[in-house]
Amino acid sequence: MTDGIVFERMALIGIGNLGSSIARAVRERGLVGTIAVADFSDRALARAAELGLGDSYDESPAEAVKDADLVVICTPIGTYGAIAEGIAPHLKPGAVLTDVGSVKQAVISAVQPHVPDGVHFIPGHPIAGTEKSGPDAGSGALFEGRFWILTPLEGTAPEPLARLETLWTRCGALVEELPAAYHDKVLAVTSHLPHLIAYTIVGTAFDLEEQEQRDVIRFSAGGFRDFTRIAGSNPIMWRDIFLNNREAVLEMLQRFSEDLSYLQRAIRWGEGDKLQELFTKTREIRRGVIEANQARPFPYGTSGNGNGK
Ligand SMILES: NC(=O)c1ccc[n+]([C@@H]2O[C@H](COP(=O)([O-])OP(=O)(O)OC[C@H]3O[C@@H](n4cnc5c(N)ncnc54)[C@H](O)[C@@H]3O)[C@@H](O)[C@H]2O)c1
Ligand SMILES: O=C(O)C(=O)C[C@]1(C(=O)O)C=C[C@@H](O)C=C1
Repeated sequence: MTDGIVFERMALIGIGNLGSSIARAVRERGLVGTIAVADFSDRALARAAELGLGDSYDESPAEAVKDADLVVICTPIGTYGAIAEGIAPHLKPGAVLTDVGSVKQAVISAVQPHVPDGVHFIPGHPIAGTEKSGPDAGSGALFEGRFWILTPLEGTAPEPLARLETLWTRCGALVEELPAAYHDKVLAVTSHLPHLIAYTIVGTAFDLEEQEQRDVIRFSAGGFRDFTRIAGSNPIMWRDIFLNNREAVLEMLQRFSEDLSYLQRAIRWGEGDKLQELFTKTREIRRGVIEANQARPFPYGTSGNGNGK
């Protein structure tokens, strides 16, 4: 499967940022035969049709998945259980069912009970995205050089798994398999906690006196500006992530609060050595992220690794 079509018919449920990125990525590379698009928003469907993202457009996921040999759920994760229940009787035997949800254990609990025998459910999560939403926000280049985590369930058949891995690899992604619980723990610290912190900081600025608030926006310094990008992310998507990765996020938040108190004390008592020691370690982490080629902001420029080199 090094070239040519990997799946004959793909159904995409949700044609926002992620759904439209997948549609573009597979289209541009000729990896699927036809694409059936489903979305509950008329506006999203109409825009997707204008952009030529699919071959058919439907409000009903059940209609879109008929005859599909790959179904990808790309909606906010709070909708997955109802969508899985609705499409289950219409899934083709032998079809692969996957998703792009940012949390894996809760998604598995919501979807798995509805998956009929003979359908291969392979949960997934591309570690790639932006703060933007909707069909215009997507890009066929989004997955290039980014990790795409799969969390296969015990007993997953090797052929459908290999086929799915081939599809995402040929979209430019680096596919890795992880246990779902481990995925959720790692993502709680690398993605979910940073978003929570960004939402908090920008919320704090919002609560300032009117004049101060205006000046915070007017004189936005680099640090705050970067947080506003993240805090501008899709509110429904992020509500669902926090509600569905509760335990891991709360555990990381507890550790974060302790580390913050340590810094608070060091500042209060003028312990510069403690501050410098930590900031030196964190610089090393930043280097590691750059060396792993994961520091490039999207859209990826030709300048390479986000290190200005
Ligand atoms: N945006 C990111 O950075 C990113 C990255 C990786 C994974 N994800 C995951 O991708 C998923 C989608 O995120 P997005 O950024 O594409 O969001 P989005 O808001 O851009 O798109 C979601 C689409 O789903 C549609 N939708 C919502 N509920 C629906 C339902 N019940 N039935 C049919 N359609 C429905 C919406 O109309 C919208 O078009 C989420 O589960 C998120 O966790 C997002
Ligand atoms: O870069 C961004 O804007 C993102 O928020 C993308 C990001 C992330 O945290 O890296 C957000 C959530 C997804 O599950 C995966 C990727």
